[in-house]
Amino acid sequence: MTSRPGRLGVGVVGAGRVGTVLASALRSVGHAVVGASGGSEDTLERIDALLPGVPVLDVEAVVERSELLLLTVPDDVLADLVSGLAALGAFQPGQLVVHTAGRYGTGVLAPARAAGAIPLAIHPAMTFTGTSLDLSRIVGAPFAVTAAAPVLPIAQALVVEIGGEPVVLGEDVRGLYHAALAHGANHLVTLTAQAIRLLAAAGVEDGGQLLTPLLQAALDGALRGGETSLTGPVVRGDVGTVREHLAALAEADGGGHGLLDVAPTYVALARATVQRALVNGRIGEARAGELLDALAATPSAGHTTTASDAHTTTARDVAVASSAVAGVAGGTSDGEASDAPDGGGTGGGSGPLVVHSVAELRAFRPRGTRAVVMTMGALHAGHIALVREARRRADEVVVTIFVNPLQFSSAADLETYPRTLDTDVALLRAEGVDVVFAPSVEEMYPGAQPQVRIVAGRMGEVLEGEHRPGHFDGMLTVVHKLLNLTAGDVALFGQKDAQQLALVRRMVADLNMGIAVVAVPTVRDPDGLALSSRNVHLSATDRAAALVLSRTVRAGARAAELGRPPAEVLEAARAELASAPAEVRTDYLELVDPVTMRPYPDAGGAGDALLVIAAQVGTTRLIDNAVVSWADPRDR
Ligand SMILES: Nc1ncnc2c1ncn2[C@@H]1O[C@H](COP(=O)(O)OP(=O)(O)OP(=O)(O)O)[C@@H](O)[C@H]1O
Ligand SMILES: CC(C)(CO)[C@@H](O)C(=O)[O-]
Ligand code: BAL
Repeated sequence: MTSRPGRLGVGVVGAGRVGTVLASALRSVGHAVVGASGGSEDTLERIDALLPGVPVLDVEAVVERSELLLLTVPDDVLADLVSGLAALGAFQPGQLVVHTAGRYGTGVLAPARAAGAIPLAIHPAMTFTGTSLDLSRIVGAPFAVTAAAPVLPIAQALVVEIGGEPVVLGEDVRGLYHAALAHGANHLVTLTAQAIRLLAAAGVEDGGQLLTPLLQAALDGALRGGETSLTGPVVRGDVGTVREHLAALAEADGGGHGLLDVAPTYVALARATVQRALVNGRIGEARAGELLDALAATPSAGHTTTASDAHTTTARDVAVASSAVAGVAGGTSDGEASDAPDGGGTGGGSGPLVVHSVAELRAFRPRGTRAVVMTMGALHAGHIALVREARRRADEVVVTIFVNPLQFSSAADLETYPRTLDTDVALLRAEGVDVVFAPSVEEMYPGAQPQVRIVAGRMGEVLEGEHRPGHFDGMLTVVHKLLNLTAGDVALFGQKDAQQLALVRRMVADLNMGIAVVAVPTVRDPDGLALSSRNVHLSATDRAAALVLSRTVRAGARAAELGRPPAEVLEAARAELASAPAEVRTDYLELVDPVTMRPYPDAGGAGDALLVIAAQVGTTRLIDNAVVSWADPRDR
């Protein structure tokens, strides 16, 4: 097999920017371009400009005439194109078949290989304008080449011929290679554009110009020296400045500037920067811990979060919701809130339709996709976060308010559970909720408690289940009923009640309920206390004592972020819990698997873990948890 391709007849299928430029480059070094396919006006113009005189043919004719076939079509259609051409018998033995998709090796060309063709994967690591400018930019540009060893020299020679620098990559690392390019190049654009939008919010008109010298120097530094070139507050260990940034971002984000995506990106990148600065010895462990804590206590994901991102708090939601409550409470005195509950009745601009009976609820048929938020009322910003996520995910939002006796194992707890329906409805009105279902116990369980129930099984007997016998059976039974009644497509649950969430997911899967279950991160007060309707029972002393719960789970999560193994995560949490004041009597503190709720193994765990805690604080029983994830899987 020769490593010099010789003079070849080149055909291009998919004469977009890359195809025309590469064919033109091959032509300029002596190959003949025998045909190109492509129907759009842009393509024809491009062929005219870069490949003058080359006939425009249909795909099969191009394949038939080519000794070197360039398949420069979008990644997603490549596999189908190759198998389609193979089925037509279009490939020829000895024909060089090249694709330029970054993410694939030659595996995607297997049908061509089976027909005797020689598959080569050649990906230029550059962007194309589709004009003659690209021809000079190709010179010296890196090209990833992947091919079977005997034909690899052909791929390398083709790249060298047009002035590129071949970089050989194995078949198995193409995905990683392409992810690296996309992460570096595409996300750099997103990041830069975010910085420009922040500057615009700060009143700087030409943010691009302001950023140019700084960003160019940063990029140069990073390309030459990697992380050693880092400057700024994280590597200086300046926690105060980081906190100030986070506060400023939270405020900007609430100002209607369209900046909701920025804070979560800042937090994610700052966390990565802390971890790398620690590994590289730029900051010590204590400073890294403080920085990670500051970053964990921010409004990073309140509005753009995905369901599984459970680390974050949404201080801004707290602020927004408390101001809504304040506004609503003010409104009560002028009659607004007290008119709302049953008076509105239309579900339109005057507020949600509030219904108390199953018949009324059933009469309100879905007018699109429907999201359901189930609550026991006494609403707080945690519930509001669920409602907002629901709004984003469906056309219609139904909120249920029902203090379900079936899930209470203590009569006193049931008796004293806070009930604030009027304020709840007014709050939900401010959120644009469509329907509120607030049934009585008699409406839900006519005559007696239900005979047929959902049984949670073993997963419902541990942790909360051990301390509240029957709780999860009662909870699942009412959730099942409420889902049947509300006819939701998606149901939202708080990460705060992690075991409840896991059990609902399990029920939906085990019983094939076909409902999407979405988790929403725990909303906390600024001092870390997880919001809970039961917090109203806490005295000032109890409330201060209760902070040890969030501190404990945070200490464990932080240990994992610092690369500590599971046993040390639990150790760090226990050490923090040891500072608990006398008001706190712990029921459990455990590291568990977030799906099964079984103990997380000391070593070799499969994924994220969950650190769960429950304690009696004064007369109130509270729970909290934190997702524990390791940046490096070898640590877990
Ligand atoms: N702080 C919070 N952040 C996010 N979601 C929450 C929070 N608190 C409760 N939720 C979620 O709201 C939904 C309704 O919960 P519920 O009405 O029991 O409120 P609660 O505050 O958890 O009450 P309590 O803790 O007193 O039982 C559940 O999915 C729950 O997980
Ligand atoms: C899901 C729920 C509304 C069922 O009563 C309750 O357990 C709650 O509020 O989390
Ligand atoms: N907050 C979950 C429901 C309960 O505690 O009963």
